[in-house]
Amino acid sequence: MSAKAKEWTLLFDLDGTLVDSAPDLIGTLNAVLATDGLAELPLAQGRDLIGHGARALLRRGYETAGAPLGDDALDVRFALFLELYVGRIADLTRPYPGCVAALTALKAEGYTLAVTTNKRTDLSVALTDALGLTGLFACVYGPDRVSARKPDAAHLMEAIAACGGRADRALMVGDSSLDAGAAHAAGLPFVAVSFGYADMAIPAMKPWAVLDHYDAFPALVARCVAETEQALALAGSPG
Ligand SMILES: O=C(O)COP(=O)(O)O
Ligand SMILES: [Mg+2]
Repeated sequence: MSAKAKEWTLLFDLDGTLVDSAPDLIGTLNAVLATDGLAELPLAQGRDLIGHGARALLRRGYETAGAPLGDDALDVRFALFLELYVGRIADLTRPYPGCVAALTALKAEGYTLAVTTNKRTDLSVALTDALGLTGLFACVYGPDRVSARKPDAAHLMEAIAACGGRADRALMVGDSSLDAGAAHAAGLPFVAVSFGYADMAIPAMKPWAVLDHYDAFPALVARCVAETEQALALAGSPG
């Protein structure tokens, strides 16, 4: 266990970052669209709609299908979406390759891991439970547990505080402009994964680093810790 690791909090987005959840999310969206006689969205098109939570996915899905919904009509479809999604939440959804091994190793080293996602907390925990991942995380923070969701810095800052962490010793990993925006607003190094559901070109997210495979993640974290600790020491920060 490394002494510095114990002071660090590693924050992870969920959909498109820890897990490839698009097949079950878009499968559910398509099942709901079908109840209105609308054609399925191809997975590649549906993936681009993920990142703002399930209700937004549904709203954007109907817009993309050329049948935008008002709020009341959306409420009805959202209830059906939730029922169907919970029933298949991890049928096809899997952690990205190497993810579990890398996070298990980092947790064993003493890092605090947390999930900061725009997926509702109950759905997020249902998913991490189904995949046997919940025990890796000190907390799972959906948008309903924070004063303002990503891209607001508050989402990340409140999760760090809840874990007993420090804002100057934390790192955010994500796949979208919302993750990048929240990390930059919070002043955290941002690691962009290249395998998620990016809604803008990755260089435009101005990441501190890009992650192509979780096998490379522990070394990336070690580099981030070394660089940050050096900068903090130069600035005369205690610890
Ligand atoms: O479910 C969503 O659309 C968003 O989830 P994410 O914040 O984990 O990407
Ligand atoms: Mg995401």
